[in-house]
Amino acid sequence: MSSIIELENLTKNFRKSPAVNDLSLSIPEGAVTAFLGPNGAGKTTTIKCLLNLQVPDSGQAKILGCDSRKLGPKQLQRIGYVSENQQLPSWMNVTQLLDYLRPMYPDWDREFEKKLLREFNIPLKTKLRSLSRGQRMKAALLSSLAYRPQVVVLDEPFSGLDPLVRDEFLHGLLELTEVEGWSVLISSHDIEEVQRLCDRVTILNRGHLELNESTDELLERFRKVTVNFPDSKNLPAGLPATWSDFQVSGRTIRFIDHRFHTTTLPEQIGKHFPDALTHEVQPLTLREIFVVFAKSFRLPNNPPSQS
Ligand SMILES: Nc1ncnc2c1ncn2[C@@H]1O[C@H](COP(=O)(O)OP(=O)(O)OP(=O)(O)O)[C@@H](O)[C@H]1O
Repeated sequence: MSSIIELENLTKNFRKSPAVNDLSLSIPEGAVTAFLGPNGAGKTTTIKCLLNLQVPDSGQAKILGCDSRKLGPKQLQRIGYVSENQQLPSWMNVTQLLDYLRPMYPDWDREFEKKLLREFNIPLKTKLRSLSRGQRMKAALLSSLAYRPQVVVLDEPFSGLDPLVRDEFLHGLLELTEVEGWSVLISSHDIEEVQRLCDRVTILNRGHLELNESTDELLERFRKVTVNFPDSKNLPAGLPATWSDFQVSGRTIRFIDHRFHTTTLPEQIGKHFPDALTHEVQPLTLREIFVVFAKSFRLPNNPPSQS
């Protein structure tokens, strides 16, 4: 699979403090990639450098094979971008906004526009400034999708959307990415929502790349493990570095295995806990995996193991 987005040693400082720090990353074409990270991790700054809305201090960002600094109308007509703080012309209503945008995009699809309008159910004749936050987000989404972009970059797209609209939006986006083969980069803190969509997960922390992996592989390698003992138990020393988040409670020890394997885990348990009676394993959600990472970011020198 070729890359739709490439970052090479991208660095952006604000007052000499790095928001994005020597970030190299490749995002394959045709995938929906979740772009995750704690507050201030550098997600929005990365996206802005990618779309030439901010100038990096060093390194390079490329989208659709084009250096972001050289993006012109030809490329921008193939990129859909929606951000939480998007400025829309507030004096226009939705009909005027669409009339204004349509001529700028040769591939604008009127039928698709109508379909999205029906799904999003936005009042057409109310000025954008008088729409609710969620309605404005929907207007921004609609106007960025109706020209069938090849790559869609969404920065916190769910903010302000009520649960039903989130559901409709997710459903619509899923359908579109499957049918159209769009590439999507989606930055969000709504990880449950994002898990339903994403094929890949990228995690940033303090401007650095912490993880870039397929969702299936990630969900496959993380497990919650509960080990049961005949008597109360203390945590022994020398446990594998790929285990974390230990909880000791009476005759039970719980932990997270970052490299779960059906045959390796029983061997490891036999070695480290020879007196164990039984053990159980449970999968983690993407949100739970993200929390494991986020907790580790607060510990000195203790990042979770990568694949
Ligand atoms: N225009 C700016 N001026 C000064 N500092 C900035 C500016 N934009 C971002 N930063 C800083 O850069 C860092 C990264 O911010 P950024 O908005 O990229 O993070 P984020 O991952 O998108 O965060 P969030 O999830 O909270 O939206 C933060 O420390 C932020 O304070």
